[in-house]
Amino acid sequence: MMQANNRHRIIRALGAMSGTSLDGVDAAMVETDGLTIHRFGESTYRAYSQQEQKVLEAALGHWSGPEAEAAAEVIESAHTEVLGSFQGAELIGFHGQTLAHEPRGRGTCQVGDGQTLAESLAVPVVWDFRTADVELGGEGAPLAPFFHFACAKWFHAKDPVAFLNLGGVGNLTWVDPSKSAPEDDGALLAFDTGPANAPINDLLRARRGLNFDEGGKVAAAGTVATGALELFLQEAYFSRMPPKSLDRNDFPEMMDLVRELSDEDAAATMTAMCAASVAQGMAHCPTPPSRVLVTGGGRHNPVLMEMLRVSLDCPVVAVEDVGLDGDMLEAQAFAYLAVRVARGLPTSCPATTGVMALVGGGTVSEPTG
Ligand SMILES: Nc1ncnc2c1ncn2[C@@H]1O[C@H](COP(=O)(O)OP(=O)(O)OP(=O)(O)O)[C@@H](O)[C@H]1O
Ligand SMILES: CC(=O)N[C@H]1[C@@H]2OC[C@@H](O2)[C@@H](O)[C@@H]1O[C@H](C)C(=O)O
Repeated sequence: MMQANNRHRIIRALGAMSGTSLDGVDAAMVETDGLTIHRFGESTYRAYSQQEQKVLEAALGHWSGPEAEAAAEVIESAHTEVLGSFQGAELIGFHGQTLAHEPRGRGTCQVGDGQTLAESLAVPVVWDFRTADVELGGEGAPLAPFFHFACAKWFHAKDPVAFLNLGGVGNLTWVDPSKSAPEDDGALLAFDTGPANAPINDLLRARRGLNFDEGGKVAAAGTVATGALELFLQEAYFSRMPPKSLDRNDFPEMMDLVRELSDEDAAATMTAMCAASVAQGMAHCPTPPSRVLVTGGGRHNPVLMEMLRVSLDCPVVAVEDVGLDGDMLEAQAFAYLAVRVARGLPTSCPATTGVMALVGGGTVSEPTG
């Protein structure tokens, strides 16, 4: 059993994330007491096979039933394989795969059973991070902000900074590092900015059989269709006040807006849609951040990064600039959050998810064997 009251012991936690891009599992070790990041450890990535990806894709939007069950099996076996390759983990933070997310409707659904993983890996597993937040009136996402706060402390940020994650969906966390705890008034503000890489991937898969726009090459050869971009920005989501969150496929009309365009112009326009939704979202920050630290796969896309630099009023850099690993930040976040859950510390607050009170979301499953 974890020693729940021993607040200062550093725990070696292993986190795993399977994101909305459906490309694979990221896994990373973090040593932490649930407050301070003591050390970042080893990390790895396991790509899904084409067959696994098909099963996951077919399950999107399913809350239960055979598609969701097949996806859960893929998630559990891929995670058992990748997490079993680490030595010395005392606790696992397992996000699972989001299949559907409707915080103001049916709730939120991540598949993959934490108890099954606890048995197969013989390590306690924290999972189902989002349900408690949604049940208390929250968005259930984003959950990385409490970890972003710890990261800002870790690299000794002095002024407010923003973390911008560009995965399948984009999310932004504004952090005031002068506050002592993430739940303090004014320490954080977070929300999903809009679609990020997922629609670009879907476009290029459908039109060219590519998994993604590597290096932004297709977009670089195109021209942004400003009419389509303006129509897209009229979506009600962008004028909603944060906290707010999205499901992967919440903007199906994006594909219609670019249907008549060439592949290059469509990719350029979708890339611009991602950047413009971030720019629109920045207006919600309590003060302009001293810089935007970009994490997630989108930071590898120079066209997207350049569009952000042109449209934001502050420096835009990859999180590597402050010594963090932008390919692993989400996996590290779930390692960190697992320790917080095990220690009874909150993982979200009204400013990050709109939840009514501080909540420590997550179920702890102990191995029984
Ligand atoms: N070299 C690259 N050039 C362009 N785009 C890239 C590159 N590398 C990664 N990407 C984009 O980043 C995506 C993966 O990002 P990431 O791993 O952050 O997503 P995720 O974790 O699945 O998503 P989320 O944060 O929404 O859960 C890829 O699907 C691709 O679209
Ligand atoms: C419901 C869900 O899985 N949301 C993801 C998704 O991917 C990016 C964005 O949308 C973010 O809100 C969240 O993931 C990150 C890890 C988070 O909770 O912070």
